[in-house]
Amino acid sequence: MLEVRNLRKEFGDFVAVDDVTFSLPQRGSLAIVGESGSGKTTTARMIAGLETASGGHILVEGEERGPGHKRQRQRQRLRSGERRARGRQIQMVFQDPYSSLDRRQRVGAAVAEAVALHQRLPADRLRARVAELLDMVGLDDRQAAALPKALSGGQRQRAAIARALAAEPQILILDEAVAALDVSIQAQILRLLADIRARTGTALLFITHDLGAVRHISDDMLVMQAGKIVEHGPVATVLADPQHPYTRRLIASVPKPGWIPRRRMDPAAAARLP
Ligand SMILES: Nc1ncnc2c1ncn2[C@@H]1O[C@H](COP(=O)(O)OP(=O)(O)OP(=O)(O)O)[C@@H](O)[C@H]1O
Repeated sequence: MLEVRNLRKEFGDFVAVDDVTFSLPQRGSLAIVGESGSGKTTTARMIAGLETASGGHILVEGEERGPGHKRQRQRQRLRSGERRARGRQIQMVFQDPYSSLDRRQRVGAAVAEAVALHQRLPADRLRARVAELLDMVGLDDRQAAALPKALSGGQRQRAAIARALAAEPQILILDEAVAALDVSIQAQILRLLADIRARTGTALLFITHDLGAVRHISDDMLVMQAGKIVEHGPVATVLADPQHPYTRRLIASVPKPGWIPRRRMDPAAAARLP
């Protein structure tokens, strides 16, 4: 479904992404983890076509893509249908759902707009499809009629996911999209994504720090550091036998069952410290 070969991004002299190669099959799920600033988001943005690659190849179903690709850019200018097809291929959900939602647009209208952009439907079927998408992510009529600012963070994130799913994308990229949600909502969204992957064949690309989520939802994971892939393999293998120090640190930092948070120091004891 997706093949990334020797992908590179330079910002001036700085190399943010360096020789990144991986593939993602249909119905596959891959997590990219890595230290802050290691190039995860930049990689995702290039795949989504939001950033131009400095080098390398991005192939979707064997076809080269990306705004940096000249022939594609010409074709894009010619046919708006092409843009629709691109949206159908890849959608991205960000950590801050405000970046995928218009603050002045009610949630139901935002989802309807996304459906209409990708599918020509009579009004009644459009309404039914919007209701189906909102229902899928667990938003009710009151929330559908609300502006993004009147929703909770979790509800806003679910609205952004419903909007992305409206395009029936072949690849859904989630950039820390569930990181800020509380655990029960997070579990609900991960279940929802697993269900969508099984039902529609949509491939998932997660960018996350959360190994718990990685374990639940991804088949494979890759670890980035300073723009490079330092570890890549099936999640179970990488987690059971991490080769890279960053992966080991990340695994060591996940609380284990029986873990007790360290108590805050008694202020009187703190006062006695030198
Ligand atoms: N537009 C830009 N101009 C210059 N440098 C940039 C730009 N975008 C990103 N960078 C740099 O590229 C590097 C990789 O950034 P990126 O956002 O991909 O990291 P990340 O792994 O997603 O980090 P985080 O987990 O903190 O989001 C960083 O050092 C960042 O400062």
